[in-house]
Amino acid sequence: MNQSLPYHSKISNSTINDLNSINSKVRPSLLKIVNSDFFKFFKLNLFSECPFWDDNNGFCTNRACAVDVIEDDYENLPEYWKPEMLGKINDLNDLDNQPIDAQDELLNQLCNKKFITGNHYSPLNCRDIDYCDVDYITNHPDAVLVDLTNNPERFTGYGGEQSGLIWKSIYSENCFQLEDNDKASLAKEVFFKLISGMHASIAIHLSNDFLDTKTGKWGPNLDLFMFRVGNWTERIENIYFNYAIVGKAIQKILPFLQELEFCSQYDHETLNLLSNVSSDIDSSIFNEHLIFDDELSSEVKDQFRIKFKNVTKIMDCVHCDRCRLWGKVQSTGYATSLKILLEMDNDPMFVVNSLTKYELIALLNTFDRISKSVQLINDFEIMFNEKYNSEYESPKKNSSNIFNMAIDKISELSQKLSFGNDNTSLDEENISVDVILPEEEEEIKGDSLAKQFESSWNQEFNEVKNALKFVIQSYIDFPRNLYNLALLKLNDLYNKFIY
Ligand SMILES: Cc1cc2nc3c(=O)[nH]c(=O)nc-3n(C[C@H](O)[C@H](O)[C@H](O)COP(=O)(O)OP(=O)(O)OC[C@H]3O[C@@H](n4cnc5c(N)ncnc54)[C@H](O)[C@@H]3O)c2cc1C
Repeated sequence: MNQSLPYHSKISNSTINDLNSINSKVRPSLLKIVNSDFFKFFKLNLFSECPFWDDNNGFCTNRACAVDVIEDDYENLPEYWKPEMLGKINDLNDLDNQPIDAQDELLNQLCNKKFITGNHYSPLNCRDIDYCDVDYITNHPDAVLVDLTNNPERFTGYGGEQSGLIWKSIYSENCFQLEDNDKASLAKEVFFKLISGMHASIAIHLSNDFLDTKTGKWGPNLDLFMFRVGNWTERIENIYFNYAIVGKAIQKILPFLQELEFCSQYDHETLNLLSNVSSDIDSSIFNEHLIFDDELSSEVKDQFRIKFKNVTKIMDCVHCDRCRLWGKVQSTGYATSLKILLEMDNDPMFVVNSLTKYELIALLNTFDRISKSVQLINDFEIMFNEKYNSEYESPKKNSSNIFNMAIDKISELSQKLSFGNDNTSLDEENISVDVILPEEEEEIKGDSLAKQFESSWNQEFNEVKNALKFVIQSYIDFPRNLYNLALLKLNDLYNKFIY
C-alpha cells in the first residue's frame, strides 16, 4: 500500500513506503557513522540545574538511569577528543574579550575547521540563528565527555509525575502569539509534531530495549509499544514527519561538509559514508519553504527559535542522566535541523560555518534514533501480526502497513485487549492527560514496580555485601601484609648494613 502522509501532504510529498525504502538504504551507512570515532562522542553537563522550576532534588536511583562518562580512559581516545584539545574549547567562554583573529583561531580549533572564503561566523558577527544553546551544553566547566555507544537509549524505569511534568512543559512551549492565526496554528502544529515524534521515538526505544524484571533480560515489549505508540496513528505519523525533517536537513548540509577540511580527523571512510547517506535521501522528502515562507517568516521563526531553545534547556530538569543525555542529543539534533532548514537559504556559508561539531554529532545521532524507530515500527508490525493475527480474524489480515492496523484492526483489538485508544489531539488538555491503563495492566505495572524494587534492593544488598567482604578481608590480610612489609624493610636495612 502506498499511503500518503495524512498530515500535511503539502509539506512532504513522500509516502510512508518511500520513507521506509529510503531508510533501508541509508540505515547501514548511518549505523557505521554513529559508531565511528568522530560521531560516537558527545559532551554535556549532567549537573546543570533546572532553570525553569525549583526541582533540583529529584533523582533516579536505578542503575539504568546512569551515564558512563569517560573519566580515566583517555589513552584510547582519538587525538581530537583528548582533554588538552577539549580544554581549549573552554576558552570560548572568554571569547567576547578576545581580538577577532583569536576568536576565529579558537573556533578553528573547535573543529580544526578551515573556513571557506566568504562570510565567517564568529560571535561578533553572529546573528541569532541557533535553535539550541550549544555553548551552554558543551562549554560548561562541569561538562563531561560521553561515549554514546556505551550508553544506549533504552528503558530506564524513569517515569511518574516528574517525567510527566517535563513532557507537559515541553508541549506547553507550543503556544505561539502571532497576529496571523493561520501562521500561528501552522507553527503550533509543526512544533507539536516535532515534539510528539521525539516523544514517540523515545517510547519506541524504551519498548524495544525493555527490561523484563521477571527474567532480568532486555528485549522488545510489543504490548508496551502498542500502548505507547502503535495504537496512536498520529504518533506514528509524527515519527515519519520527523524522519523527513531531519533527513532533509542532512541532505541539505552534507554536500557543504565534503568541501570543508572539516575536523580533518574524521577519515575518508566516514566522509564517504556521509555522502552515501545524503545521496540516498531524496530532496523532495520535505519542503521546508512551505512552513515559514512569506513576510511573516521572521516573526514566526524568532518565536520558534526561542521556544525550541527552551526545549533544549528543559532537558536540564530531567532527573535520569541517561534520559537527559539522549534528550539533549535529540533536542539538539532537531534544533540543528531547524537551523539548517530555515536559515540556510539566506546565507548557506554563514550557517555552515556556525555549526559546531556537537551540533553535527547530535544531528547524525538524532537521524540514527529516528531511523531506528522507523525500522522498529516495521519490526513491531511483524511481531504484532505474528502474535495477534492468528488469534483475531480480520478482513485486513495480510496488511503489511501498520497504519492500516492502527486505523482498522487496532481499534477493535484494543477493546479486546483493553488498550487505551483515544486519539490524542493538539488540545492541551489531552496532551498532559495520562493514557488510562487497563486494570490488569495497572496490576502488571504495580507488580513490575515491586519486582524492580526487589531487584534494585538485591543489587544494592549485594554491593553492600561485597563492600563489607572487602573490608573484612582487608582486616584479615592486615597482619600478613604487615609481616611482609616488615620483612621487606628488614631486608632493606640488612642490605644497607652489608654494603
Ligand atoms: C526528555 C525525556 C527523555 C526520556 N528518556 C527516557 C529513556 O531514555 N528511557 C526511559 O525508560 N524513559 C525515558 N523517559 C521517560 C518516558 O518518556 C516516560 O515519561 C515514562 O516512561 C512514563 O511514561 P507514561 O506512560 O507515564 O507517559 P509519558 O511518556 O510520560 O507521557 C505523558 C503524557 O503525554 C502524552 N503522550 C505520550 N506520548 C505522546 C506522544 N508521542 N505524542 C503526544 N502526546 C503523548 C500522553 O497523554 C501521556 O499520558 C524520558 C522522559 C523525558 C522527559
